Amino acid sequence: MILSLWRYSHLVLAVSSFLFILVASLTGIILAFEPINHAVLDYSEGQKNIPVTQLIEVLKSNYDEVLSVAIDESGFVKASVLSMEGDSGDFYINPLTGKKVAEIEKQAAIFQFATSLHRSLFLKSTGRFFVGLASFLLFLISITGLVLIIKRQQGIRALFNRVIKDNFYSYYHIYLGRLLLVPILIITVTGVYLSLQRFEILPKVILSHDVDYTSIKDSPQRSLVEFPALRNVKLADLRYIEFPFSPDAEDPYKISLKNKEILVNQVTGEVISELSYPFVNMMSHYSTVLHTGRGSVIWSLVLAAACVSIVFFIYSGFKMTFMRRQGKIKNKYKASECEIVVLVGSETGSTLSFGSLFYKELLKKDKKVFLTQMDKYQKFSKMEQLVIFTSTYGAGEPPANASKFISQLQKTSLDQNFKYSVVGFGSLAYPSYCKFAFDVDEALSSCTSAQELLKLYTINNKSWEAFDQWVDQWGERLGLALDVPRDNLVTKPRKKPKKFKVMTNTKAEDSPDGTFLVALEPEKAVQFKPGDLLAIYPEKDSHERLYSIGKNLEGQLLLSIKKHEFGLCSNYLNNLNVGESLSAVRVRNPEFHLKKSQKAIMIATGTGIAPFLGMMADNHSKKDLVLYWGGKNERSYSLYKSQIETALDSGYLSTFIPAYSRISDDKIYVQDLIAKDHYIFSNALKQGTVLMICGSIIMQKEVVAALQVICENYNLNSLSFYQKRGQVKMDCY
Ligand SMILES: Cc1cc2nc3c(=O)[nH]c(=O)nc-3n(C[C@H](O)[C@H](O)[C@H](O)COP(=O)(O)O)c2cc1C
Repeated sequence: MILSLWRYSHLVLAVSSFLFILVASLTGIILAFEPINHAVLDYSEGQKNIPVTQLIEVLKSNYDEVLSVAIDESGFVKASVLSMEGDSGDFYINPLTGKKVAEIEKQAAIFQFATSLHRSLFLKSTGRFFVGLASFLLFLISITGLVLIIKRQQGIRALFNRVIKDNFYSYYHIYLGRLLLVPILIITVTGVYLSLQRFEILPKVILSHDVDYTSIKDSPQRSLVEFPALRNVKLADLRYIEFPFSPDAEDPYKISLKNKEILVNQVTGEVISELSYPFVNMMSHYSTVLHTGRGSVIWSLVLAAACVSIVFFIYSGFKMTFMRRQGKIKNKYKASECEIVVLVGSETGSTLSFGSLFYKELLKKDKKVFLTQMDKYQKFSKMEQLVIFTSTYGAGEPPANASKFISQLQKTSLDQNFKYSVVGFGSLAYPSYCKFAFDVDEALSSCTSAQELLKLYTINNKSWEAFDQWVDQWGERLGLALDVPRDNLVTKPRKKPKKFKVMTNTKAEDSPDGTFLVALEPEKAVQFKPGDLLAIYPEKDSHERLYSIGKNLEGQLLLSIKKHEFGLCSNYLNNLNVGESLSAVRVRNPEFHLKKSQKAIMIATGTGIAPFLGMMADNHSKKDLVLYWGGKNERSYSLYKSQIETALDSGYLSTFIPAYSRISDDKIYVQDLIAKDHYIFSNALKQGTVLMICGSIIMQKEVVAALQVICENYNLNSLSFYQKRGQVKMDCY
């Protein structure tokens, strides 16, 4: 609820100001190049450290009259001089020779245009007001954004921890927001300050020296280099000098330094008056420098990057909002008519996509089904089956549209009995995995009219395979054959399929448990890494099937497949002969890649071994790789035996530890081996070794439970900690 409030404020602020902010950012990008353009001219010849006295001398000897010099933020010296014979007027000089080096350039038309648009939108005072207001709103947007990031990262201390990748837009919205927060805050605060100054809301302080002219002395006469006030002043400390009009001692040098202004007697060199700049003047100077980037190429580039990122925040922010709101629910039947009610608790909309697929499949089977948000729970008078899909947020909190569900459920009494099934969507990267689904399940279990149909089921990282398995189980209980198409969840269209030629196919018939290996070579160059996926389309217009990509010792792409009696794709692959081709798309899966330098313990069952065969084949540096593999018996192992033995012999694999579940009464599973080797696993976690898990969802749940016990027993961080930092990687189906 509180999270929603912050998110709502962030959104409302963004919606109300995005047009102004967009214009300011786009013009800001252009204007950031003005100081860079200026700085590259380098009229100062790099002479920022010459003494000021030298500059004054050189100017006096070159010109008949010197009115003033000013040092700009890039350290270039602008002089205002008169000369009977040579150059007169205002121009840049070389501080070493005093000679003119360039005219003071006019602002280029593009920068003039961008400045006016940036400052006032060509609307004079009204425009300036809106730009100032937009700066302030951007400041508030940044603060609400920071709170949202802190909440998402679960605490201020975790602010700079790895961001868990949910989707492209939210990941980079957070990643860049965190990276550029300080520059953006500086832009907004200085922008607001400059606006307040322009509207004269801040006090304007004009320095006024109080000089007692009667006490000014004209002796002893000193040469410039002996002036005590100027002895150690360098060009880099100077802002401007106003030269005396006459040679009289009463007419002093007015010298502005970084933090003060002094009047210096031109004859004796004594300081007649000294005034420090008040805070507002200093603020005004630094606001201008920080807001415009003048004088620093690096800061200008940071400002440009911040402006580009603001444009990206606007785009990604709206994209995320639309994604959240996309899933408008349109029901075919009224709530009061339906026997099946599907309730969805979803924050960013992905759980709703699963719910909609399930809902559509039930409609296809002529079921009267009603789909709605969890908070809309009511007296469903005909409900026989209640299905709840819900995600979890924060430290186990409900998603935005489910916060009232449990109280609503407790308040609403139904006249009929009904059966319920709860599916939790969550991520093992969070310590309170699917916590809200557990809360919902508990609330339902204490409801007298509700009976459990299926045990609470959890789905990690939106795994479609896990969802598909649950749909099968649920359908089976109701005597329905449900087939939910995965493709409808793939928002990004896949690339055009490419042709892959079959190099070998071991065929299921020749294998003891119907598992076979297919080696493929792309007909045109396709880059692939073990751990990537191959999307295969067994028939024209059929749904895609994804397989984990491995590699054999010949460097060919290797798939390990289990043949299912009625499996369209596994039968299609099994029937392919050497020399034939298939169409497929390589799908990148960087979350399941192993870096060249990383040591790993790889855990797999059955065909889940495929990516690990590839990682072994790629292990040319012979780093430490250990493989735990679960199969039925040694005959199941025979399929992989030659590749594993070669890898062991050549040092590409350090250790192979099999777990056979069907050889004796002692059924051994990989999770048993993990529990037995607890010491090895706790050391691996402590030392940064990567743990990779690939295989069935059932195995994943057992392995995760075994690892969690090890983390607890050895007082390590929670497993989610290691998952969050990419040390525990899973690809299960
Ligand atoms: C900020 C944030 C916090 C999360 N907190 C949890 C959590 O505490 N427990 C959990 O199991 N999953 C957590 N998740 C993962 C989501 O529940 C999961 O990605 C879910 O599939 C999202 O579904 P939705 O898009 O329908 O909201 C969190 C995700 C995010 C972005």
